[in-house]
Amino acid sequence: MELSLSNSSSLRFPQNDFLPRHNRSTLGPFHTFSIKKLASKSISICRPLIWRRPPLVRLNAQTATESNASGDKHGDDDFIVEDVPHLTHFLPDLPSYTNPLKKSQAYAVVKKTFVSPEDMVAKEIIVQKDSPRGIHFRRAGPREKVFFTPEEVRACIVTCGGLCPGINTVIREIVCGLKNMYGVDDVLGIQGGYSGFYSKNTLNLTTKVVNDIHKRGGTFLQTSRGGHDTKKIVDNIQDRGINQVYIIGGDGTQKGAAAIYKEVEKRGIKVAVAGIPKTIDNDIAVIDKSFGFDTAVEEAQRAINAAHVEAESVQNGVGIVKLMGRYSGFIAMLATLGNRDVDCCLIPESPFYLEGPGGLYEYVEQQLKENRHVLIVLAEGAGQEYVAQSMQAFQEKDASGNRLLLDVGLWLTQQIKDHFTNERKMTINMKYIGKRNLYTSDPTYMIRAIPSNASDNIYCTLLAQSAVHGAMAGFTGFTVGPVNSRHAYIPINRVTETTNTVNMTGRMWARLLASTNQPSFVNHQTLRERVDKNTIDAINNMKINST
Ligand SMILES: Nc1ncnc2c1ncn2[C@@H]1O[C@H](COP(=O)(O)OP(=O)(O)OP(=O)(O)O)[C@@H](O)[C@H]1O
Ligand SMILES: O=P(O)(O)OC[C@H]1O[C@](O)(CO)[C@@H](O)[C@@H]1O
Ligand SMILES: [Mg+2]
Repeated sequence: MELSLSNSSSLRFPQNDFLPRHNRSTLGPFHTFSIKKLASKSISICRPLIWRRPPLVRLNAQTATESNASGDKHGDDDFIVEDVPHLTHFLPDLPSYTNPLKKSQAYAVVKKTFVSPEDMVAKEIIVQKDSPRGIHFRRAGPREKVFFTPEEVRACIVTCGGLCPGINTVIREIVCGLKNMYGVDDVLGIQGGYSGFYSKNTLNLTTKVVNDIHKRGGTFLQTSRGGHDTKKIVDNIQDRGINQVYIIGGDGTQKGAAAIYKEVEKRGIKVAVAGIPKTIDNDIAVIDKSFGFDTAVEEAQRAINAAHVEAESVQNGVGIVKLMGRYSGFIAMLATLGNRDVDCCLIPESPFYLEGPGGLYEYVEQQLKENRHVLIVLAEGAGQEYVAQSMQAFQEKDASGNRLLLDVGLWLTQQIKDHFTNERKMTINMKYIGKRNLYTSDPTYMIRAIPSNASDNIYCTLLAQSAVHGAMAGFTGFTVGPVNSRHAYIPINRVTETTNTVNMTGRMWARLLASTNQPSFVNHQTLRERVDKNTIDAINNMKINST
């Protein structure tokens, strides 16, 4: 039953079960191991993986709950499981119970109600014949044994960070999932984000209260940035007798969830911490796509179509639409690809330049000559270095420490106007959709303040139910999400250590370039030279601080 750590990330994230509590490190809470010919089928890989020292990790046969045969079956050295923690790692004597779903009418028709402990979700699905088996995550879903009785559960839900279509659906489905699948009645809503734990009253969330909230945009519980005080939050969790915490939010929120999990483990209290990743920018690593993203891309079509109609209805119309996307340009890229009227898409990952051969001005002029209008979609984080250079203002942050972006849309409209009016002596008609003032709508907010569409609602339901199954089964310190379209339990640190960005050398960006025929801007040597070095440093700093 010996497992060998197989790569450097294993060493960076040892799990600590074998150490006395006071010696436990604050390293990441997840366990990476490769399976090496497990001898017994009765060994759990979700229960204590005992940390001795690298490179050996052992499984604890005594306290095992989930039988595992994956090692037996595959017998491979290179089958790596990045596992999530379990409450029994620090509370080894916790009793378990038969899952009430066993008696559920709904599940009576299901051939295989419970997810096998052997079931893993592969991180990579494109493989070659001889490539290693690679990294796997535990498959999400109901387990045969649960570690909570319905009566003892006191759950809470909190939403943090920016808005996103579908948050209310996730809230609703956690409440309904707990009640309808597990008979849990006691669910509290924490209001106003993390600080709500210690500064606001809670709401009682019943299935009746949440019944129609999925029809509304925003978050029924309200949200906030900043205010994460781990000790105060966990004190409050203890004081209120909460034992399941569902945390809906983006990368910052998930970091906060990891801190809460660590503190809970340190205190040795029976509290399952489950993260549900939320981000309109689709910037959360590992998972396929974040909920609400498709809804946002769809809504963006309205703004793009409006700009197109405006631009093509006048002489030399220049339509510019600014969409959300701080450091990741997924919304702009997919909204562009889904639209086909867009002539140029600018995102944070792809530097661009204005002047000279292959530059934006040249391309805009060519489009105006050929089509008498041009349509540009812009992610809000694009070209920040240029804007910073011209505005000399760069220090503002929000309450969570994220740098506030400068308005690249306003900047670009001004640059294009100046160039064509003063240098090219051409009259252009600028139509900018993205300005923040009382009289024009800002699509950056417009696309995220709406209810989720039907397919996102289904996705949100799966996320919520997977989170509920995971917490009931005693898993903790996990984030739930689809990996290659199968829902998995992912160690929180795994999704916060990197940010998902558009791959500039990937096929999707190439598809976009092929679709718009815009310049790729990649070969222009003078790009970096034009940007003041201090500004680049400031931007790098900004990215590091906020990821
Ligand atoms: N490193 C961290 N440790 C603990 N808490 C954090 C950390 N980073 C952010 N938080 C907390 O998480 C919450 C949300 O963070 P943030 O405002 O960055 O939004 P987010 O979750 O990243 O969502 P969005 O994608 O909408 O920006 C805030 O309450 C913030 O205090
Ligand atoms: O104005 P707010 O709510 O602070 O959020 C704006 C930011 O939040 C995001 O929507 C991420 O949730 C970014 O795209 C955007 O920059
Ligand atoms: Mg964030």
